[in-house]
Amino acid sequence: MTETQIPVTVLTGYLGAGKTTLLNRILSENHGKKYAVVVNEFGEIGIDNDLIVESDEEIYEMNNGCVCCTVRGDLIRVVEGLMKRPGGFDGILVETTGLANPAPVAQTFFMDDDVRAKSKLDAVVTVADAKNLLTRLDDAPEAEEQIAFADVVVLNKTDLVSAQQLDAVEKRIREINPHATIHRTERCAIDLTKVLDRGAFDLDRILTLDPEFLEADEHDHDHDHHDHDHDHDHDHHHHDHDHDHHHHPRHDDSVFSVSLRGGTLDPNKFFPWIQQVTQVEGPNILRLKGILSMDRDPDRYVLQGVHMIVEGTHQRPWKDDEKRESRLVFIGRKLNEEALRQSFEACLIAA
Ligand SMILES: Nc1nc2c(ncn2[C@@H]2O[C@H](COP(=O)(O)OP(=O)(O)OP(=O)(O)O)[C@@H](O)[C@H]2O)c(=O)[nH]1
Repeated sequence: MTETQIPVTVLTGYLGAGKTTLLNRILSENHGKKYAVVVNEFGEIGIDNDLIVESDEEIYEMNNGCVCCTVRGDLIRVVEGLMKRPGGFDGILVETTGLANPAPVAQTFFMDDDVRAKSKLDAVVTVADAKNLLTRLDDAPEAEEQIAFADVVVLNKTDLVSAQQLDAVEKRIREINPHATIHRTERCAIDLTKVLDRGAFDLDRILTLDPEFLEADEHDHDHDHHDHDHDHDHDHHHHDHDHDHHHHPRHDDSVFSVSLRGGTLDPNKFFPWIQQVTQVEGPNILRLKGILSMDRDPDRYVLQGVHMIVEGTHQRPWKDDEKRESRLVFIGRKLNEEALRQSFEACLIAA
């Protein structure tokens, strides 16, 4: 342990739980610290980056679907790059995709010698959606892993449930994870000292949960298709970060994304359409995000949805040198891509 180890907070939670909301609070609050942010998103069109508040912080995007393999290599490269930056950072925040199992991300900070020497995992913070968590725990293995791995649980969206429902959700979280600190929040309003610099990550507890957490080397599945060490001339032994799928084989393959892209939309067609889609397809739409160009509207319109709940805001004016276009991503199950695409395109104004 050296004094220069940078604390790393892994921010996890299922799709739409409120991770970006919490991240934006961290980046907006005047705490006098400098954080580097690493975001990893699911889906082909990079939207999450555009939803993070503009700030002085540096944001690194890793655009990969599956955390099992690629992301760990990417994460090591990004973190190694950050360590070399003059001036340094007070902390690193890693926001995982809502579909991520946090274990491989957390393992990164133990597996790579360089990363381990210069950083320490401070806490796994899991944001939970009070309205949807119980259903997710039943149908999405990742949701349970995220709760089980948490050092801190931010039980968010308390405004959407009754006091009894909230107690029931908290009880279920406790059953899965008796050790985590639980904070109830609305829009992730929380004193950031309860989330950052906690020194809460407890390796012993994780080893009880997952005895193989530190043993990636033992089981070489030999599919290291991403050789992320090739551009570093390390002469010490290094671990292969890519092969330990066996730790967490449960991965929900039924979830996929549909990305739509087009020009400017006619709001009189688009809003009734999206309302209809979310009402009819709501149970299958785990998450919906869009950055949209609306006809006769100078602002970028941001659309956010979780199941049937959809919110829209005017974000900021389109810049002169910015291409006005609409990007919309659905993440869910059993989505009919072709039908969505055609009906979306029917809402575009004639070019
Ligand atoms: N009603 C209500 N809505 C919330 C609350 N917190 C966040 N939201 C909304 O929930 C939606 C998802 O929030 P995000 O912070 O983007 O969630 P996320 O976990 O980053 O989502 P992904 O990155 O897609 O997994 C947005 O529309 C938020 O405005 C809350 O406490 N109450």
